[in-house]
Amino acid sequence: MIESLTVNLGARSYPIQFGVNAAAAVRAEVDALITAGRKVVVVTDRNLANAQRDTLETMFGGQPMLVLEPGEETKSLTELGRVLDFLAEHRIDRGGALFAAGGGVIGDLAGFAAASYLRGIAFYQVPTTLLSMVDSSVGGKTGINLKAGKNLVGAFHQPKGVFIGTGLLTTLPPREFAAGMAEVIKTGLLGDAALFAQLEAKTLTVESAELGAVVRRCCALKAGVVEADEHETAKEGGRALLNLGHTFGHAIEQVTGYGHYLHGEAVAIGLAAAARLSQKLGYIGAVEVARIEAVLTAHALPVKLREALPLAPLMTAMARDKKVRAGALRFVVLKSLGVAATQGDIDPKLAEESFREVGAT
Ligand SMILES: NC(=O)c1ccc[n+]([C@@H]2O[C@H](COP(=O)([O-])OP(=O)(O)OC[C@H]3O[C@@H](n4cnc5c(N)ncnc54)[C@H](O)[C@@H]3O)[C@@H](O)[C@H]2O)c1
Ligand SMILES: O=C(O)C(=O)C[C@@H](O)[C@H](O)[C@H](O)COP(=O)(O)O
Ligand SMILES: [Zn+2]
Repeated sequence: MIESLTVNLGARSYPIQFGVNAAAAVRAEVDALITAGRKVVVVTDRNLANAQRDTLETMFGGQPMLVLEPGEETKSLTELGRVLDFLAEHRIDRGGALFAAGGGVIGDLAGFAAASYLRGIAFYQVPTTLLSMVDSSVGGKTGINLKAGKNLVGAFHQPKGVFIGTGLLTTLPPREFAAGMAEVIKTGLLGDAALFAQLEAKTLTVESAELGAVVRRCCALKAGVVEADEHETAKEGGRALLNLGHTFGHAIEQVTGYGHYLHGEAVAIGLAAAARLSQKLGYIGAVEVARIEAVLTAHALPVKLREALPLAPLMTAMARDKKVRAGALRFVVLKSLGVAATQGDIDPKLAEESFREVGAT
């Protein structure tokens, strides 16, 4: 690994290590744990197990590995039970360590299992999708979906370390790379105007020489936000800003059934809706909305629903958002490109109109 960044959270601080190839660094950590008498287990999914068989062998060869079905539906109570049973079956004690090797689905699910098994064991993130490298592996939000809503059950449980090897992205399907770009664009919009401008000037691809630097930049911004408001308790702003586009996006995922839209695709449409809401509130103009949609489109992301969806269930889903306070919706809005804020006193009609403009009926 060539570079490292620390997420500073006192006793819960941890390093994020970056490189093109993370395998040797992961192996060294696994070996160190085993030498110290600690058990190591791995959770991954079938697509990664097939696409990166040799790399997984280098990282974890000899350690028990649970291979789950890929996809958003795996972030469920049933699969959580499977991971917990796997930990018990291998007699993992409080000294044990769980490695989550995969995308955000595996990281969120395995992280939550680690948070709850024996009331908390150590876990490590080995993100293998763009989305998980720039967002989900950092910050300690873990959890699963319920039919009623996205990520409704979970825990804050920080990893002990994050290993990012961008070389793994060569086997990632293009649709999944695009989904990760939604969180990259989100990061630029909420707090890094220069990153947004860079993406506007030149579309980022898996071949881009800048890819590694962009991943590090997203992690650095997220680390700073998490350090300031780890548990999302700030009255305004704070960690909730990382939810830009998610109030709309999570509703789309829940109403259409998990997996119909990838998380990043739903977030992309959510960013377009949040931009329109911000325009209605008078913060940004039509030119800025068009610029946001152009960057999303250039990165192969949708800015409108693929099929019309009724507004009523979408609004019901938004009412379950975790940012709701005293029954009132709270949104993340854009004050300008690169500056976001939370706002609660928004007429729901404006949110409805914004949803209609991206395809709700
Ligand atoms: N905890 C957080 O802070 C946070 C942040 C953002 C998103 N999320 C969550 O992350 C999830 C989405 O994560 P995701 O986009 O990584 O999806 P994912 O985990 O479903 O992975 C996407 C697909 O890529 C495959 N894959 C993974 N790595 C691969 C590789 N290197 N080569 C080939 N195929 C590979 C997987 O098998 C899967 O089919 C959502 O559930 C979302 O809610 C959480
Ligand atoms: O880390 C955070 O905080 C985020 O909001 C990052 C989001 O990209 C991510 O999708 C997160 O899981 C959403 O959190 P939730 O609290 O709205 O479920
Ligand atoms: Zn997200």
